[in-house]
Amino acid sequence: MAQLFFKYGAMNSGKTIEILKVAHNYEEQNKPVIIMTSGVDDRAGVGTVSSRIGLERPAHPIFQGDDVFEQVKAINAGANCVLIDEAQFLTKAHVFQLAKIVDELNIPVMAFGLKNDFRNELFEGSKYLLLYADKLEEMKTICWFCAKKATMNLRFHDDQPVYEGEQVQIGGNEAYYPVCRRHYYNPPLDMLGK
Ligand SMILES: Nc1ncnc2c1ncn2[C@@H]1O[C@H](COP(=O)(O)OP(=O)(O)O)[C@@H](O)[C@H]1O
Ligand SMILES: Cc1cn([C@H]2C[C@H](O)[C@@H](COP(=O)(O)O)O2)c(=O)[nH]c1=O
Repeated sequence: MAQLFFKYGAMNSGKTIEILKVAHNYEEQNKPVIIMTSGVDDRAGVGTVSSRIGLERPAHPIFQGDDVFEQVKAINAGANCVLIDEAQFLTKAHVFQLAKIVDELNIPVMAFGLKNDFRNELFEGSKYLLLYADKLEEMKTICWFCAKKATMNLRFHDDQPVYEGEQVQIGGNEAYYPVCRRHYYNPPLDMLGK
């Protein structure tokens, strides 16, 4: 029986590289997969999954009003797996459609994304994936300032940490740091030269 997976982790925890690895493992056995990503994140261009380690691949973009169930049926209803990056930006409806892919098409869906935003609130996609996924898995990385696990994402603006603002602001290492709880509230700015 197929399952819906939500693999969540702070920024830089290797989510995209894991997608590329899983896709490679299926494809080298001639088992096709579908790679998708939110159309909201355009860092590497809309419809691209791109890891900091330098690897990237085209992906089917998912936009606000899209029906992901119908998209997957149209692309390849016999795919072995659906891999989704930036799942935090999905809507509640998208998450229900992912569950339908699993339950009606019997295709495993692995969604990768952030759990919490820079204010430490859940994203919509993450909230419903936490509620509807069959399996949850934490992807781990270390705090920018110590050796603890990073569970939060700290946003910077003009060299200062920010805790309020619009939830969505696309960016990478120039704007966000993965941090532990202690350093989320008290980041040692001298360690950044800020
Ligand atoms: N030059 C490198 N050599 C080895 N690992 C690297 C390199 N650059 C980045 N990485 C690893 O890639 C991971 C970030 O991967 P990425 O897929 O971009 O993460 P995420 O999608 O979670 O933000 C980090 O764990 C980092 O250790
Ligand atoms: C914390 C946080 C992140 N974002 C954006 C920033 C990036 O574009 C993505 C996450 O990228 P990842 O490295 O692939 O995990 O999400 C945001 O818009 N709002 C936030 O609070």
